[in-house]
Amino acid sequence: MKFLALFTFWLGILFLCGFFHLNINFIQVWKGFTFYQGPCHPRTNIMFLKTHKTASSTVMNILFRFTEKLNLTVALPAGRKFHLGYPDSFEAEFVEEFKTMGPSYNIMCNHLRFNLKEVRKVMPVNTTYFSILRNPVSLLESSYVYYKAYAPAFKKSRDVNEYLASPGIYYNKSESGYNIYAKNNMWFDFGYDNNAEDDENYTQSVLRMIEQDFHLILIADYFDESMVLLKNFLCWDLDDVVYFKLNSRSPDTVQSLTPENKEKVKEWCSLDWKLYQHFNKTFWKRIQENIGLRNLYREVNLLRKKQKQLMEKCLLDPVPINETQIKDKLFKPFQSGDAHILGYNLKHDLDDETLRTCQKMITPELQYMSYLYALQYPDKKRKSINFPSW
Ligand SMILES: Nc1ncnc2c1ncn2[C@@H]1O[C@H](COP(=O)(O)OS(=O)(=O)O)[C@@H](OP(=O)(O)O)[C@H]1O
Repeated sequence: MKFLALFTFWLGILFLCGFFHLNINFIQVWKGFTFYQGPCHPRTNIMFLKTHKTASSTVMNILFRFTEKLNLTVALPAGRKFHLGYPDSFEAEFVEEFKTMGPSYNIMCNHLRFNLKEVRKVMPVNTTYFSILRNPVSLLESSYVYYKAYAPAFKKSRDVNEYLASPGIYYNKSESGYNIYAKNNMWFDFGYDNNAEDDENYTQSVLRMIEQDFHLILIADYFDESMVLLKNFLCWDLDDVVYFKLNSRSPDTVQSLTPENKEKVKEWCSLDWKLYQHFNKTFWKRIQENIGLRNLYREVNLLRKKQKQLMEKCLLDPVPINETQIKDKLFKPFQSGDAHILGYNLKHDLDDETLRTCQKMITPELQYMSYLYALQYPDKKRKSINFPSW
């Protein structure tokens, strides 16, 4: 009898939530049982640490679209800058209008080197902090090709396998320039020393600090699973995290690592490897505890279905295409190093509303950031990059 009453109560709650389109937040206590935690409200104060070559531009596009949907304010790079001071440690002054606005921005997601004390001067106290990591093996290969012309260590070697065969020959930690991309780049982005000794006490203390500072760490290798976890955590709708893959490379500019060199990356970037392993574990634990695998894959499938439908609606080609084939220069992604960064063409004759939606999905980082800058600061000089007008 008691069970029947409880069951009816649950059905009632679920019906009301559906009726009023409320987002609900469940926590899985043990298999088959869920406890209701109360309605959740979409989080709108968000700091995303945009790590390098980790699918972070795709996440940024999601955040920019959410910003526009709710008319939020982004902490954008001041003046003509494109990043928040990277690779220097972040300072509040790198943000446009920081002195007049103080800690009242909603979204922060441009590349920066994390410095909590300074970020707190910009973001409100109830900000949600999250970031994303990628397996250091594929990350290093991606960085090698993309930063070939920037990192002195990469410039000196012929290809990624030559570099990894004896990285010590090419990598000089005291050399000025962008060698940060050549060793433990994620560790560096979180604000720590990428050349530090891999000492157990030290690495464990850094992992603990990152756990304290960040509410959520996503994994690029499980991007769709990450988006479902993110939208549940932020109490957003699934539609908010539908995305098109941005900043990807053409297969002819992907280098293939030998099996020995794949193992070598784990040693050479051992700090990043530990970071990745640790947060890969906490990622899956989080999913088990908060969503459950069955619910996760139900939502992942739905997300993929929505993505496919939108791609069919928006895109001229079924896959991302080479920059040279992109007709509208406003949608051409920034090119770097030896990488051919891909993008999209939109279908012709889309109605106005669909066109706007589709344009936002494919707008590369720099163009979208410049557009938001002009929108937020109409009286200031525009950044030196053209952007679509919608
Ligand atoms: N959705 C999704 N899932 C998995 N992987 C994805 C996704 N979106 C982007 N990518 C891959 O992420 C790489 C680009 O990363 P970033 O956008 O962080 O690069 S950047 O630092 O901003 O230049 C780049 O990796 P590589 O192609 O190996 O270079 C992208 O292909």
